Amino acid sequence: MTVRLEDVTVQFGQTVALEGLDLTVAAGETVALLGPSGSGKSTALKAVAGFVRPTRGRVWLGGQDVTGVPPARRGIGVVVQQYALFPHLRVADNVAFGLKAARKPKAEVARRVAEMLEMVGMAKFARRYPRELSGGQQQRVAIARALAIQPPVLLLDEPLAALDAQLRADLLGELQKLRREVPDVAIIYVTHDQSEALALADRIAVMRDARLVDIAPAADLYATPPTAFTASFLGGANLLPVEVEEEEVRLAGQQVKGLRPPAAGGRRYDVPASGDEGEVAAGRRLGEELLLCIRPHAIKLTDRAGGASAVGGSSGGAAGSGGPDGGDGVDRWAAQLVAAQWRGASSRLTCAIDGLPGVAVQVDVPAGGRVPAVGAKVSIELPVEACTLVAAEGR
Ligand SMILES: Nc1ncnc2c1ncn2[C@@H]1O[C@H](COP(=O)(O)OP(=O)(O)OP(=O)(O)O)[C@@H](O)[C@H]1O
Repeated sequence: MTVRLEDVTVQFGQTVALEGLDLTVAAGETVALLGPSGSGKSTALKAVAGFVRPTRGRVWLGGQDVTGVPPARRGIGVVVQQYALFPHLRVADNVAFGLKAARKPKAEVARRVAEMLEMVGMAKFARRYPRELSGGQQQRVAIARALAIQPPVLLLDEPLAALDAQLRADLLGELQKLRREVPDVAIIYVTHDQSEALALADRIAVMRDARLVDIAPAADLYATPPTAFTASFLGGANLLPVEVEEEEVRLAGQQVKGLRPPAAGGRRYDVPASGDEGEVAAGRRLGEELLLCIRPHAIKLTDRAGGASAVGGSSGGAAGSGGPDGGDGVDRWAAQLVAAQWRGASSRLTCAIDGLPGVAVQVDVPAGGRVPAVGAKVSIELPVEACTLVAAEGR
C-alpha cells in the first residue's frame, strides 16, 4: 500500500516539528528518514501512524485520506525504540494481541503467531514474559507483533537504538531478511544512524530542522550528495573550498581536470564527468558558493619522499614527483601528512594541501596500505569520477 504525506506540517505550540513534508513511499519500498536529533523524523512517522494530527496537510494510505482517522483504524504496524511489549503477557500472547483484537479464528491466530515467531527467530521463547528476554529479543518480539496483523505499512522508529553494537548488527541482518519476506509492505524507517539507513533503505530522506533536505536512492545519495549537509551526514565527506570559473574548477589554484562547474539555474550539483552537455540538467544559483565533495576512501595518497604506495582508494598509485602534476598526466596536489589514526580496518590520515591553509583533508587507507610518517610530504590525487560539487549553503 502506498503511503503519501502531502505538505504535512506539525506544530506543537511555538515549535514547528515538521514543515511542509511531501513524501510518497510505494508498496514494497523502504524509505529511511535520516537526520539529527530533533529534525522531525519521529513526528513524520507519528503523523502517518495517526499519533499526531497535522496542523496542515494530508496523509494518504493507498489513495484514501486518513488524516482524521484514529491510529487503531489505520491498520499500520508500528515498532518504536523502547519495544513497549505488554509486560503481563507472554511472548506468544503479545504477538497474538492484534489478531485477537481483530477477532481472527483461534486456529489462524495460533498459526500466524508460530509463523511470526519463527521468522524473527523467537519460536523457542513463546512462553516467556518480556522481562525474561534481552533487549534484542524483546525488539524481535515487537517486530513479530507488528507484522502479525499483516499490515500493508510498517513504521519503525529507531528500532535498534537501545541495543548494543553486536545485537544491533544481528537485528539489522534480521530486518534485511524480513524485507525480502514481506515484499509488498511499505516501510518507513526512522534512524539517525547512517549505516542502518544505507543497509536497509531503497531511498533515504534526509531531514534537518523540521524539513526534508534531500531524497534519493541510497546509492545515489551517497555517491552524489546534492548538498553539503547530506554529504557530511551520510558517510562523512571532505568538503573543500574551490574557485569556480566559467569552464573550470580550481582547488588551491590548480584545476581539477575533468570537473566542470554546473550551469546556472537548477538545484542539483552532480556534474557528469563524461562532460555530456545533455546531462547537465541542473546547476548553481548565481554567486552561490560551491564545495568539492569527495569521500575519504576515494582519495589516493602517495608518499613523495618514499615514492611507493601508501594509498587510500583502489589503485596502487604512481610514484610522486614532488610537483602537483606527477608528469604522467594525473593531477596531484602537494600536501603534508599532519595526523594518522589507526581504526582497525583502515587508517584515517589527515593532510594539509599546500596553498589551502586551515583545511584538513581526510584520507582513508585500507588495512595493509602503507602509512607514511606524520610530517611526511605526500601527494594526493582526486579521481574526478569521485568528485561532486555541492552547495556550501546549509552546511
Ligand atoms: N509532543 C511534543 N510537544 C512539543 N514539542 C515536541 C513534541 N514532540 C516533538 N517535539 C519537538 O519537535 C521537534 C522534532 O521532534 P522529533 O521527535 O520529530 O525529532 P526526531 O528527528 O525524531 O529526533 P530524535 O532523533 O531525537 O528522536 C523537536 O524540536 C522536539 O522537541
